Amino acid sequence: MGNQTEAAVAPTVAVGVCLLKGEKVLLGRRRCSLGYSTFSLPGGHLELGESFEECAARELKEETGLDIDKKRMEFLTARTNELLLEGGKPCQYASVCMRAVMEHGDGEPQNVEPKLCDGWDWYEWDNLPKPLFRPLHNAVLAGFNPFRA
Ligand SMILES: Nc1nc2c([nH]c(=O)n2[C@H]2C[C@H](O)[C@@H](COP(=O)(O)OP(=O)(O)OP(=O)(O)O)O2)c(=O)[nH]1
Repeated sequence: MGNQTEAAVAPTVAVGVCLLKGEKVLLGRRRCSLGYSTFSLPGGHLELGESFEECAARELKEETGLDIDKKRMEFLTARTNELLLEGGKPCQYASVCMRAVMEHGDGEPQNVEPKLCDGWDWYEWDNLPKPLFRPLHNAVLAGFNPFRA
C-alpha cells in the first residue's frame, strides 16, 4: 500500500493477492489517501521487468513480512480496471488477482507498513468487512470468489 501522490497519470498495472488460510482471506484496512479506511487485499504496482508472480510475492513480503515463493502464486480469472478519483488526482488501475494458499510453517502476517495499513486479519469470504476497497468491492459484486476461481 502506498502514497497516491506517486500514481502515474496513465493507467498502471497492479496485482492483488488473495492469500487464503482455510476458509479465510487476508485483508487489511488502508490508511493511504486512495481508498482510505477501506479493506483491501495486499498488493501493489507491477514494476519494470517483473512477472505477475514476482510482483505478488514481493508485495506480500513488503506489506506482511510473509515469504511466499512466487511459484506458489496462481492466477485467478478476476481482473479489474478501475478509474479511482478520490485520491487527489484521477488514476486508473488495471489489476490481476493472484492466489496463494497458506501452508504450515508460513508464519503469521505482520503489519510491516503501519503508516499505510491498520493491520492484517483473516476474514470469511461470506462475511467480508465493509467497506471494501473499490476494485475488490466491484470484483465481489461481479461474482469473484477466490475459493472457487
Ligand atoms: N492493494 C491492492 N491494490 C490494488 C488492488 N487492485 C487494484 O487495482 N489495486 C491498485 C490500486 C492501488 O492504489 C494500487 C497499488 O496498491 P497499493 O496502493 O495498495 O500498493 P503500493 O502503493 O504499496 O504499491 P507500490 O507503490 O508499493 O507498488 O493498486 C488490490 O486488490 N489490492
